[in-house]
Amino acid sequence: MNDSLRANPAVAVDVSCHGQAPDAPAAGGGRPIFLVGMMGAGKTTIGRHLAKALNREFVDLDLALESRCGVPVAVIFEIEGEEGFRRRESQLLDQYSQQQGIVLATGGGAVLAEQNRGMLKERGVVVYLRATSEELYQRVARDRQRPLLQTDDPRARVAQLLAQREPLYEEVATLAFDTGSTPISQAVQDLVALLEQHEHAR
Ligand SMILES: Nc1ncnc2c1ncn2[C@@H]1O[C@H](COP(=O)(O)OP(=O)(O)OP(=O)(O)O)[C@@H](O)[C@H]1O
Ligand SMILES: O=C(O)C1=C[C@@H](O)[C@@H](O)[C@H](O)C1
Ligand SMILES: [Mg+2]
Repeated sequence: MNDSLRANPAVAVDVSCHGQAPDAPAAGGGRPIFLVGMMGAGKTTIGRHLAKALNREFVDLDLALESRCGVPVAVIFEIEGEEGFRRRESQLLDQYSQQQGIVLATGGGAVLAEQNRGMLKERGVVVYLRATSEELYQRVARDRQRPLLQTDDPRARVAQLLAQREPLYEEVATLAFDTGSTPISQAVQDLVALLEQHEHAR
């Protein structure tokens, strides 16, 4: 974020989020695959490799939003609060979830809005990347940027968010996949096989 944006946040938010999100992939290539799950579930990491393995375009909703707004997610939270962030997240999800042939890594809280859950369920194959609270915490503990973990007890916060959201991830999921302690490369291979099985069963 440049200094003038920080000096005048109202202007920054008003004018900075109208850019074209980059990497808009071409249409075609089958129903979109949506990755949902908690922060640290591996949506970004696994999603990028999965897209490569399936020869699909990869879109990360958080990164697309950051590119469009020109500021990190944490700054959008800081300026507009969670509510403002969620509004922008829903708008972008609506746009990208209509894109055929992509792997879309959603944000961890994208399932909170009922409207978003409807889009996910109707428009693509939804994979819930699952991990335990402790695994999730271990993966994100060193990252100081995550706005929802700016608390005295981030471990408890992860547990609380998981407890709140688990039913929502399960509600939207076509398939669930345990990321657990599986190395990322193995997880990607297993996920490709699971998706193929699912396609054959349809
Ligand atoms: N299966 C896994 N095993 C071990 N580490 C993992 C695994 N999946 C992800 N990680 C690590 O956890 C960290 C967070 O992963 P990642 O950023 O992909 O999560 P995310 O689901 O995209 O989270 P967010 O919702 O915050 O964007 C990264 O350092 C990544 O390398
Ligand atoms: O779990 C969440 O609510 C979030 C996860 C990230 O992907 C970002 O979308 C943001 O930090 C909020
Ligand atoms: Mg991510």
